[in-house]
Amino acid sequence: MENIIELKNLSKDFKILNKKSGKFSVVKDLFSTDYTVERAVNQINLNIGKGEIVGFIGPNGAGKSTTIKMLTGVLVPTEGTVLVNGFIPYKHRVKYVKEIGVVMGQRSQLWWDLSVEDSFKVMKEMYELSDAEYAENMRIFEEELCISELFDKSVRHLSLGQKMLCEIVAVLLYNPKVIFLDEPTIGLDISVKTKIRKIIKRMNSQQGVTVILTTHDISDIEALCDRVVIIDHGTIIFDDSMNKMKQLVGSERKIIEITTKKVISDELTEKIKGMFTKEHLQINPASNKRMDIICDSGEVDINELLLQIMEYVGIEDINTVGVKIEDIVRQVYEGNLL
Ligand SMILES: Nc1ncnc2c1ncn2[C@@H]1O[C@H](COP(=O)(O)OP(=O)(O)OP(=O)(O)O)[C@@H](O)[C@H]1O
Repeated sequence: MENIIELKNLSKDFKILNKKSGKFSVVKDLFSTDYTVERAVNQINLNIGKGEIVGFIGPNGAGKSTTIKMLTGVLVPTEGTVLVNGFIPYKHRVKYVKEIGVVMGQRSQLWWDLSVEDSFKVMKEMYELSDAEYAENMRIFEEELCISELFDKSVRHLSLGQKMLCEIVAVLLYNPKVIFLDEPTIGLDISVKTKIRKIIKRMNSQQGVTVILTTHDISDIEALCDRVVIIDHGTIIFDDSMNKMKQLVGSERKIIEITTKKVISDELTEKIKGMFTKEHLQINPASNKRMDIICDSGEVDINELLLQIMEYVGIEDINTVGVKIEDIVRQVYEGNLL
């Protein structure tokens, strides 16, 4: 497979000013050369093939946004090289923007005062799309998303989900070679999430668009990605198939956050741990009345587990969540996959 993205020894440092205190500190800071250098991305090597859908994940502060900003030409690398579809993003910005689509939570491509349809028409002109190309893509968006229902609405009156659908349509519309999606489904209900995933899949298989997806929602990754790259402290710690990550995470892995009535004793923790084998159950004390149980629901009898906890310390509150990125990262470090 031909590469569309090539990163070689890519690094980015940020200089952080050590602020002075006391009299005239603001003026002193203006002329200060007293900086600490923080390395946000450290010697990344990564090749991504044309048409891949890659999940790019990591805990907060891991270096995802910094990498994406170098890939999209917003930041200049401190060291190393970045090449996307033959372009050096920060050097060839004018030509390069037509090659890529970027959907970031905070940034909008759309015009708040225009209707949805007019916004799309502006995009068509800006990206010099032919009438035929525009019509063909609109046909697909209509088939998958019934997008015409939103045409007359003004962008400022769209719901969060409708707005995200339109943002994604706005970038897919001009047939970019690569799209970068940052948390595209955050805060959205399952029906909108499903639509977003469907349109990304379809444009990937039909138009061959390469997709780089950054998210904290593992179900997005599971639904869309064949490959997962995990970054932590600026370094790539995992780059493998979705199947390999599933082995790591467990196919039916759940996190149960429990707040107990009484303090959780070490004795209780040990007792519960002893009920199941180590690889199917992990208990992380979050405080003396909170514990997170990470278990494989196919292997662990959750009813039995909860009954034991209820009997010993009572249950005040319970919350079940999907696996967190931090948990996956820990599994990588614990060597469960290496
Ligand atoms: N403009 C900046 N100036 C100084 N430090 C920065 C800047 N941008 C990012 N950093 C630092 O670089 C590191 C990586 O940040 P980055 O935003 O890339 O992480 P992230 O993986 O995208 O995190 P999140 O999931 O929280 O968005 C962090 O330690 C962050 O504080």
